[in-house]
Amino acid sequence: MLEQRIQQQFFDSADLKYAAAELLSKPIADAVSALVGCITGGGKVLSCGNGGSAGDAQHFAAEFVGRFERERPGLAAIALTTDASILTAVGNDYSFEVVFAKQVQALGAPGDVLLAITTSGNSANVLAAVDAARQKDMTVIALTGNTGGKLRERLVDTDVMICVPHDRTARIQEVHLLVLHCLCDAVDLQLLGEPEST
Ligand SMILES: O=C(CO)[C@@H](O)[C@H](O)[C@H](O)[C@H](O)COP(=O)(O)O
Ligand SMILES: [Zn+2]
Repeated sequence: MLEQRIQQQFFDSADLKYAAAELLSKPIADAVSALVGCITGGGKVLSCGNGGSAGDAQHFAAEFVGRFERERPGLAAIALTTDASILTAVGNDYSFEVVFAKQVQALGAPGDVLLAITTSGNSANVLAAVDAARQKDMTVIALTGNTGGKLRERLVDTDVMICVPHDRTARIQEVHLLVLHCLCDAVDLQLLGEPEST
């Protein structure tokens, strides 16, 4: 019984990945163009999200700054979820709603990218970060689920929405991780060319 339930989670996750492959390949390719344009123009990526998505934001920044699968110079990315002093000071002195927005305001510059990760599309601090990115003339890449929530209404034509068509946070997050790896793989391909042996 329990094993059946576990197997069902694998099947559901795999089904969603199949469904998302066709739907998301175009927006993911658009996001790659935005990232490559940002990096080659001397910009940086700021990433944010809550809970599991905070982990995703850090995972992405680690693979940009460190490496993904191929050797290359580090690429500029900062996860806005990691500095406990900033998060507690801003959360305590202002509100939790602006913990990411304050950092975008301080660190963001025109041409930078905000990678905003929220499965509901409704987290207030992520929405505020998007508003702050807009003020800074940054491009937003939004990773969401469900319908894209309130975040969808905040995006403009030059932004990219990657919306996983599911209503369960865990399943959406599982696809988000795959999307992040697709982004890293494709950015490396654009910057370095085809690998010598594949
Ligand atoms: O990882 C999980 C659930 O799988 C949770 O930690 C989850 O990320 C948190 O509840 C977040 O606060 C959800 O925020 P969001 O994705 O709706 O923006
Ligand atoms: Zn989780």
